[in-house]
Amino acid sequence: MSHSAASQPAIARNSRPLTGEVRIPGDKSISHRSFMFGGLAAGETRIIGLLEGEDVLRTGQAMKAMGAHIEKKGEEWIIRGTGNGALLQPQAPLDFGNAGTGARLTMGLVGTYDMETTFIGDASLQSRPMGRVLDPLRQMGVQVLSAASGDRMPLTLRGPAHAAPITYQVPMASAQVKSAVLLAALNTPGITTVIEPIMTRDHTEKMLKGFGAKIDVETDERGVRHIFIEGQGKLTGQTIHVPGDPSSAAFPLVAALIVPGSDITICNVLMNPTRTGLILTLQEMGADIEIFNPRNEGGEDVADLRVRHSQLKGVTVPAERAPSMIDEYPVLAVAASFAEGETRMPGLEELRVKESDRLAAMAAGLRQNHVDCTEGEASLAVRGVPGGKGLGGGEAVKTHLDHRIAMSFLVMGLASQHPVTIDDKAVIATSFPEFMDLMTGLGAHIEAVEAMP
Ligand SMILES: O=C(O)C1=C[C@@H](OP(=O)(O)O)[C@@H](O)[C@H](O)C1
Ligand SMILES: C=C(OP(=O)(O)O)C(=O)O
Repeated sequence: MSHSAASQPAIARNSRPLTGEVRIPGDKSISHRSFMFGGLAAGETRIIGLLEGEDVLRTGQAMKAMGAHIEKKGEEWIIRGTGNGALLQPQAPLDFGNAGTGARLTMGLVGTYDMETTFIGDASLQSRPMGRVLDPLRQMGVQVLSAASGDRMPLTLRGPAHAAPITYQVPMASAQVKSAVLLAALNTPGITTVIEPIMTRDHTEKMLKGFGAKIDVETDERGVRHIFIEGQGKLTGQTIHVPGDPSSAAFPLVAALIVPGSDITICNVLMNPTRTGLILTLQEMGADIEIFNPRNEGGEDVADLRVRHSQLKGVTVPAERAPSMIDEYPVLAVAASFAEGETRMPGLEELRVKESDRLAAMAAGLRQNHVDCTEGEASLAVRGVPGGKGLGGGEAVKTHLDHRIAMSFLVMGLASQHPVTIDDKAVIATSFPEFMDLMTGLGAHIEAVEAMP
């Protein structure tokens, strides 16, 4: 769906204690990869618990356009893939909507094919840098036939007859860039090496191994990861149980911490250590989060969380923790707005190139709602108001086609003295279509409001 249609404002009001138990929808990163790897592998892949958010469904459509059979039967998604190396040239541009992950990983996946592929997306996606993926692809022999200025979408790729394996050190902490090179390597003869100085989410490595790819990871004495992948091997369909998305769990989690009297349970949360930075940070801030029922499901650690309202205090979040909580900073800034003292968040340069410039969007929305904060080049500092007295009541927050900005400010309104309004809730469906129902089910006072003039 495009978000150019009339915007759908929403308002969140000071709420009674949040209570109850919720199950979090599937992880977005793992869901994208399930469609991609299932669509590529030979034989049948079954996916249980897929996130049916707009971003992920776009990836499914792209894989269909390149020859994969994908259908939903009951609660399961069943895929019959093309076999590695056998994707077909799509007949029309691939439209990735709002999804950076879908677009960037698919550029890697198809870039090394001897065919033309065009990538389009919404205004947010078109503003995001793609050079970070195109640069290594060019080294492998991929031509960028056309691109908007600054290597942006819309863009068209043409792969070489035979791609060249490379050794590539990822220049920024980005799982999308790492993954794009690994996926390009699948259709490249020989061994491609990706060097990752700062570890990011490792779903691509883990899942590709599960599908039968020849992939090895060595971590050197400095903690630098060297990932070796041999191309043109066989991938075989798998059964995948998608765990709940910790980046979505973050919203009810922070809501329960800031709304007095709350006591909720969040079930089925992925606990992969490359994704749990927010939980650790909130615990350091004094959050009462009990992690129970730990288990391993389909190769990933999963647990349930009991969360109770807590008086938070400000902390400094180590910059090196950023990759393990990169999408959670907006909602952490909301938690910090209710903490005693200052919360300092350095190392946030990547936030400037997400669905929106999240540093600028958060700082603007916080100020509008009377939170004292400082936006640095790559940092944010928030000085909180325990109890939320005087917070909220500003003009509608501009969400800039960014689902996480939208959900973060709705969470803020649940505990601030005055209501918080956002200009458009439609974008939430990109990652968490169940958000409004799930939150109101816990007792959150959130509702749509008449379209603004
Ligand atoms: O690989 C992934 O699934 C993702 C990687 C991260 O992006 P970057 O690689 O740009 O940090 C994250 O922000 C995004 O939501 C999902
Ligand atoms: C950054 C995000 O996603 P993407 O890059 O896939 O658009 C996100 O979901 O917060």
